[in-house]
Amino acid sequence: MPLLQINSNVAKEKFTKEYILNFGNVLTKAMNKPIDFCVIHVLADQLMSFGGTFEPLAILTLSSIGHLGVEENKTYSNVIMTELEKLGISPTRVFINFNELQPSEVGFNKTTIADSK
Ligand SMILES: O=C(O)c1cc2cc(O)c(O)cc2[nH]1
Repeated sequence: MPLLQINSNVAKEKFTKEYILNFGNVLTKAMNKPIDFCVIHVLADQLMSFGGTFEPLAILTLSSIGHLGVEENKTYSNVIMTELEKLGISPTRVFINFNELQPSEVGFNKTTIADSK
C-alpha cells in the first residue's frame, strides 16, 4: 500500500533515497497501512508551470485500496505537503488527486490484490 506518484519541476537530486524512504514511512504511518505494498514514484525535473510561473510545484496522485475519505484526505494532504515543504515547495503550489481503488482493480503477482490477500 499505497501508490504515491509525484510530478514536480524540482531537481531530481533533491529527491534523495533517504527523503523518499522517509516520505513512505511518514505517509504509511498516517494512513495506518503497512509499508509492504507502498510505491513512491517520483517524476522530477519536469517542465511544469503553475499560475503562470515556474516556481517549485508538485502535482500528486495518491492511490490506495481503502483508507481514503473526506476527513482522512485532509490529514494526508497535511502530511504530504509538510514533506514537500522540506524541498522548498509551497503548499499553495501543490495539488493532490486522491484515487480510491478496489482490490480487484490492482493487478499483482499474476492475479489481483483481491486474490492475493
Ligand atoms: O493500497 C494499496 O495497497 C496499493 C494500491 C496500489 C496501486 C498501485 O498501482 C501500486 O503500484 C501499488 C498500490 N498499493
